[in-house]
Amino acid sequence: MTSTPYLRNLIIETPSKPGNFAKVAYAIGKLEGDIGDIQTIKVGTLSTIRDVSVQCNDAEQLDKIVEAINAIGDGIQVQAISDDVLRAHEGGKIHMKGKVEIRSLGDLRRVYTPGVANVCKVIEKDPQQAQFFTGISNTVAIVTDGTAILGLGNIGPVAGMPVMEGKAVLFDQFAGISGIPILLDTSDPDQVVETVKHIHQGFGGILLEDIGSPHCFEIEERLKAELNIPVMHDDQHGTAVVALASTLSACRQAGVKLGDSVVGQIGLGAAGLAISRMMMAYGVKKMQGIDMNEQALERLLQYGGTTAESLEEIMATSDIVIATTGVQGLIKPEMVRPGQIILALSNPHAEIQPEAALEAGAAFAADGRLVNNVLGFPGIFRGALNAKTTKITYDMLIAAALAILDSTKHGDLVPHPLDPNVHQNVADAVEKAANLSSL
Ligand SMILES: NC(=O)C1=CN([C@@H]2O[C@H](COP(=O)(O)OP(=O)(O)OC[C@H]3O[C@@H](n4cnc5c(N)ncnc54)[C@H](O)[C@@H]3O)[C@@H](O)[C@H]2O)C=CC1
Ligand SMILES: CC(=O)C(=O)O
Ligand SMILES: [Mg+2]
Repeated sequence: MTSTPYLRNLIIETPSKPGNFAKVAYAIGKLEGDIGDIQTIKVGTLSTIRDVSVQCNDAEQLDKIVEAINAIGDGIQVQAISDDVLRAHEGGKIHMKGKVEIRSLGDLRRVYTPGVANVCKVIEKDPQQAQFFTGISNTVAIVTDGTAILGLGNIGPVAGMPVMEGKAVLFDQFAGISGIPILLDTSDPDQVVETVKHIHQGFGGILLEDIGSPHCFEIEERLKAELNIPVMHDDQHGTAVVALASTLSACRQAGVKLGDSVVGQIGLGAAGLAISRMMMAYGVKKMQGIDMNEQALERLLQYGGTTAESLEEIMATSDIVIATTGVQGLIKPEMVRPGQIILALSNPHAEIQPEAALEAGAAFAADGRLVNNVLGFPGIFRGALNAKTTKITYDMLIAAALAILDSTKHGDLVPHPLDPNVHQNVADAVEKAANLSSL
């Protein structure tokens, strides 16, 4: 074995007959795979499925082992190959669970029929009562069309489902909100808007997620205008909130004013345009951006930003650089200017590794694992739902950014996402800002 073993779990189906698993074990051993834990997942009359942990030297050795097992014949088959991350996703990450337990017939009659009919009638008479007698006001739809899943591009909504389930877990854990993924098989703004409008009554808010640009802009604007519940595109505003908080945090530590700094935005899609707008709303006087797409550049100009000619130019002339292109390794270490603040926010892989940027002279550097909209969206929706507001306004977003900044420990760029205080602080600040703006 090498010092970094390649450990995978093989999900293997064998006809339920003595000796079959011995054949599998022999095939693995013959190719020098090391069998670890064996878990029987299912024993049926016809077949048995086991989860077998196998340690190899590399992927090539594992491929050979899988081939050898499949070649045994007699119905023996590797059904799936799993690893730690895949295992955490087996069966999905979320599950709709009842809040009340039914232990008796009395419970059944209270929770379901005939008792429930009375609650229906109460709501029929006064629809506002649904706020109290259903979970609607604590449920947020996580809507995607799958066109910009992280930086993986247009991989479709089903392939994007693990991200949506992840957002639902974060909603639950950090804000006590039920997040329900909604996968759309259309990206046409008319159809998306129409669909969301038709289902919105079951939700207290709408989180748009990983919907690519430019159609995300029209979809969000129209839904905000046409629905009477909070709507927010996370990749735009959740990201902008966290980008503002982290740049303010870096400026505070460096003793410089954000407003006086030159900010360069690389990639002006959903995240990049919203970050640029947020920076300008906060008072950044020189906001410059680049993108490969002419229309993306036009949009920045319309909002009052300026454009640069090249990546090299933006790197050479910006005090703060933020990148949201989805392109791993786009920023080369030799482009980094000493003392620069660099936020390379693309997931799953950054435009430059923070360590490489710091080594090249950056004063602060972070990637999308640290500076991530997980610090924003749970608390923003908790605050908006608590305030029973119908809109998420710019004031609420700025309040969220300042709450993240205030929750940041000295020496850190942003708070730890598992610090429960940060989500509570964001929620409180957003609720307060919502209440102030409704006065
Ligand atoms: N850390 C965080 O919390 C977040 C990170 N992101 C990341 O940001 C990235 C972009 O996401 P979205 O804005 O939603 O996607 P998007 O598809 O709307 O925008 C990407 C933009 O980058 C531009 N671009 C691509 N390659 C470029 C290059 N070589 N030079 C200049 N521009 C280039 C595209 O033309 C497009 O305008 C993704 O990797 C995503 O994971 C997005 C939201 C939150
Ligand atoms: C974090 C996130 O929303 C993204 O990378 O798309
Ligand atoms: Mg996203």
